Amino acid sequence: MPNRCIKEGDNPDLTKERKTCTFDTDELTANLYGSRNNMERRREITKKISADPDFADPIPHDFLSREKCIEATAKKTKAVVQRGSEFCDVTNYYEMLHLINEAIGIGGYPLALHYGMFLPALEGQAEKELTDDIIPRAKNLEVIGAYAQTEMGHGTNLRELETTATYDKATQEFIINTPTRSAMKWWPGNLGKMSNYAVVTCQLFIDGRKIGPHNFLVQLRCEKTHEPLPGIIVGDIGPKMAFDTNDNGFLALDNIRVPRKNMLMKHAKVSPDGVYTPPMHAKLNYGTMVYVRAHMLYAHGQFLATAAIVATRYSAVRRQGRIEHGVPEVQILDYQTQQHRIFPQIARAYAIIFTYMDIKDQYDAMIKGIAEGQTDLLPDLHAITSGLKSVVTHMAGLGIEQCRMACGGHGYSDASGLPKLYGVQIGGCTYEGENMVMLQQTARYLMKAVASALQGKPLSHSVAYFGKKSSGKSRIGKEGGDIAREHEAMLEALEHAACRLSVEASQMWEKRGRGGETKERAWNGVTVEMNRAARVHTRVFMARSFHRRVTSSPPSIRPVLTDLLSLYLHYECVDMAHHLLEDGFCSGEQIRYLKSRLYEDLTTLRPNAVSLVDSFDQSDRELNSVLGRRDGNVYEALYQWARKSELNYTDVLPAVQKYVMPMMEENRSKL
Ligand SMILES: CCCCC/C=C\C/C=C\C/C=C\C/C=C\C/C=C/C(=O)SCCNC(=O)CCNC(=O)[C@H](O)C(C)(C)COP(=O)(O)OP(=O)(O)OC[C@H]1O[C@@H](n2cnc3c(N)ncnc32)[C@H](O)[C@@H]1OP(=O)(O)O
Ligand SMILES: Cc1cc2nc3c(=O)[nH]c(=O)nc-3n(C[C@H](O)[C@H](O)[C@H](O)COP(=O)(O)OP(=O)(O)OC[C@H]3O[C@@H](n4cnc5c(N)ncnc54)[C@H](O)[C@@H]3O)c2cc1C
Repeated sequence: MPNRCIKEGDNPDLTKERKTCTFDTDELTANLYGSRNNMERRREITKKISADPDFADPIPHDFLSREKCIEATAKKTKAVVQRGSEFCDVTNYYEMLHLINEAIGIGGYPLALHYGMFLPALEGQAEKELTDDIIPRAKNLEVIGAYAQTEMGHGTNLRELETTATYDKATQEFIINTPTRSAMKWWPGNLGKMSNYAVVTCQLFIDGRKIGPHNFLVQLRCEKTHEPLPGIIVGDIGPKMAFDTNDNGFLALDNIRVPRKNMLMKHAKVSPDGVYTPPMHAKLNYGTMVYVRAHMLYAHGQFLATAAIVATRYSAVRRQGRIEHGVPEVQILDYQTQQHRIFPQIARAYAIIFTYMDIKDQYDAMIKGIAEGQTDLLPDLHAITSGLKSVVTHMAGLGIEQCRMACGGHGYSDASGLPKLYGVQIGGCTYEGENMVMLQQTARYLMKAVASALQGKPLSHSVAYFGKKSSGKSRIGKEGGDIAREHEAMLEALEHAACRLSVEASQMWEKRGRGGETKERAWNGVTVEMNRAARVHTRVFMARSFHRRVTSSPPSIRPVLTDLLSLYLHYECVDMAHHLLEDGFCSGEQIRYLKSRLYEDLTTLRPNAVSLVDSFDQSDRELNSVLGRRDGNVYEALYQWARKSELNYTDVLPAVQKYVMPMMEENRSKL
């Protein structure tokens, strides 16, 4: 069966791996990206960008200062903007995303938040009077914007943000002010140096009454000189763990006046005479965050896929140690521990991307509903995207780190691309709402679902399984080798665990309440359990999504995806075995059975491992990893990469000449 990546001159071990492929890698790639045409388009973009001198990096960014990296990234951004249509359909979200990844990379660029949040916030929340003016100019990039919500003192708890927007009826303006040091906006991406406007989240005050957080469009810099406007202090917050090429910024506003129409008023409104009309759903103002949380799934699935590609290809190329005496050194991918480290990451990357596809459909349906005046899909989507954002970012972070360690010493080098990848990806656990806090949003929803289920009320999409009758004992290991039924038995066991944990958390909460605690204090006493229930529920949702995609996939790729799904479900069940055992739903014998099936899965997947990661179809440019390169010619490339280090420009470093040599000389003369 064809693996389409084989080329002459490649590392022979990688070629050998590709020859054992049992499916058509292009079929799987096309399935992953929605169609064969989408796959071809991605490849065309990659090909054109790779050959274009505007996007060449003579010196890898690993060896440049932050300032130089920002300069190089800004230059490439300009080229993408001016020449984008030479490479792709610039109106196609996924083509643009791919173009940016290929041309610029993942560490941030001047327009990341402009496209990622500023425009979506205006499009989703502003009304016509404002959008007619600002959106054409923003699309034309006369206006570049950031999404400035988080402050130095508050990010998670939006209700306590301190920046104020006070309505002045006399002039029909809002006065926007930063009252304290901790009220300074702090963290927003591209706020520091690139943006001349921002959507700023402020507490709305009318007639001395605090109404709550709302968004306002504020001009920060002169459109001609790019200097900050009077009353505005803005700058970069300094170096951070990663996102080196993003100017996360600070902002203080000194009683800046903006016209009434600058409030984003599609949902909540303030009339000229200061009458406030609330939105049709209280949290519609938070819509941009729901949008980003949903779309983060795709990005983080791809981040984990990158790490899995690097670790799998490198493990096929690297030979070290022997499994039996008297035979040549083995590919490290033959070690069971290596497979157990890496293969679940491959499966999870697929699971995340497939889950994203389901969520995207739900998101689109919700937006359509809102346009027709219905918000009934929002609570379910908010609850599940809050959980998914948290589980997926955590899962991807752990997975990338496993892949990095699986590459041994070379994984610790920036040449592997993995330290930077981890730095960028792990930020997702924090931004768009810290994970522990967002899981509580999911848990709150589960508590309502428990109550509805007990009362026999209808249950919405993500919690529909709360209404199923549990069989009391798991069917795991009792399905006589029927794979489809085995998969169903594992899904049922996970659903049982999520439901039980939710019910138990609800009972613990209630008990504390009966013991005299307020509802809120009682909640804080059970949040670890609440979040546990939310995580398991979210993992059930992912497992169901993966299962649905596999069972509806084309027959040509269904066998390999079924193997991958088996590994995924066995791994998830073993990882959550304590939840399955706790109430006796599963026995110890059943967990031992799951483990033995998992080890069989590792062996089954071994011949397809490289082909499964090849099917993610990430180019060498996107991978940005000496270890993960498609041709597997790792060692020579590693040496050539190291040669580019600034430290190697001279044989004797000035620092050595200035301090180390005189010290050696002094010591020598003492003898
Ligand atoms: C080329 C194109 C590129 C496109 C790129 C696309 C995507 C971009 C992806 C990545 C961008 C790339 C790189 C950029 C990297 C980083 C960007 C980062 C940006 C940011 O971080 S912006 C700041 C984000 N901040 C937060 O997320 C804050 C988190 N806090 C909150 O959301 C809220 O404070 C809270 C935790 C939800 C609590 O809110 P609160 O008002 O107190 O409400 P509650 O009392 O808790 O709940 C009451 C009620 O409301 C429900 N609720 C809450 N939120 C929502 C919601 N959003 N929607 C619907 N319902 C909601 C809640 O469930 C409660 O319901 P009840 O029924 O129980 O009453
Ligand atoms: C790379 C990056 C990019 C960002 N980009 C933007 C941007 O473009 N625009 C923007 O506005 N912001 C941005 N942010 C800010 C980001 O959204 C916030 O940092 C994030 O929402 C977390 O809020 P916080 O910093 O207030 O964390 P905190 O709330 O202070 O969290 C600290 C700890 O307190 C815990 N905690 C807080 N509240 C609770 C609770 N109720 N229950 C239990 N535990 C709790 C948390 O779990 C965590 O362990 C960015 C941040 C990063 C790292």
